[in-house]
Amino acid sequence: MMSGQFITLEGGEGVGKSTQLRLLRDALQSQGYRVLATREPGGSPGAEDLRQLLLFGQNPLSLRAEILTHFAARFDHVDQVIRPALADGQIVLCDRFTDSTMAYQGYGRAEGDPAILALIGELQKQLGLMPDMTFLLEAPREVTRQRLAVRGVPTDRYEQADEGFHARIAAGFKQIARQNPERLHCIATANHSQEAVNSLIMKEILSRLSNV
Ligand SMILES: Nc1ncnc2c1ncn2[C@@H]1O[C@H](COP(=O)(O)OP(=O)(O)O)[C@@H](O)[C@H]1O
Ligand SMILES: Cc1cn([C@H]2C[C@H](O)[C@@H](COP(=O)(O)OP(=O)(O)O)O2)c(=O)[nH]c1=O
Repeated sequence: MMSGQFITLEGGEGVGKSTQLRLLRDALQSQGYRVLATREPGGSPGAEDLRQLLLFGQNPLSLRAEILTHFAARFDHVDQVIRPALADGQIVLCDRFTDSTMAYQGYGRAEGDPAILALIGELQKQLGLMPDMTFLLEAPREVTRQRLAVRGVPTDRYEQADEGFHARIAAGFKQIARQNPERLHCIATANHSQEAVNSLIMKEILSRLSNV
């Protein structure tokens, strides 16, 4: 059976992941590809319930409980939605995946604690599915803060975190990119127009699709 391609978008809040996901879905569909666009935390009914808890729950979870809950949502999403779509030969585009847990929980909340990075690595190993390609969108924090101010969706737990947390996340993503140069493609110009960012990413995706 032909298997599809699993492509993820990563980066801090407001870099344009959801916008690019929509543009990529439309561009790939118009070229005849079958595409599933999804997101984390969430993407399956059960995982969307867990998203509510993670982003808007009244009571903060301990760090390890938070990591396990992100992975509980991810296992459900992978088992019920992502794997079946890949087995069916579809291109799966996902807004965030395990790199976000590494960046937010591993580098942001745990400040790179090796035991916590190892826990996330072990859970990812058990999950047994890595993206084929990941695009890391990067833009200056000033730009993304400005965008979030006008986006007008409710502010979640992570967006309310202090600037030190967001700086550790940005550095964490850079570290992940250095460690995974084959899989991660850095888009350092995510502050450029939506169309410019989209055509950069499309070029990379089409070049990979022509090689598989
Ligand atoms: N390249 C861009 N230039 C200007 N504004 C953008 C660009 N990409 C996205 N936006 C706007 O910035 C806000 C955040 O974008 P969004 O795609 O929701 O980011 P994310 O999913 O990474 O949080 C939205 O209001 C969106 O319309
Ligand atoms: C997938 C994932 C997301 N998150 C956080 C990052 C975001 O602040 C939040 C919600 O993600 P998302 O809906 O992508 O927010 P945004 O559009 O603002 O980027 O969840 C984690 O902390 N760990 C994870 O494993």
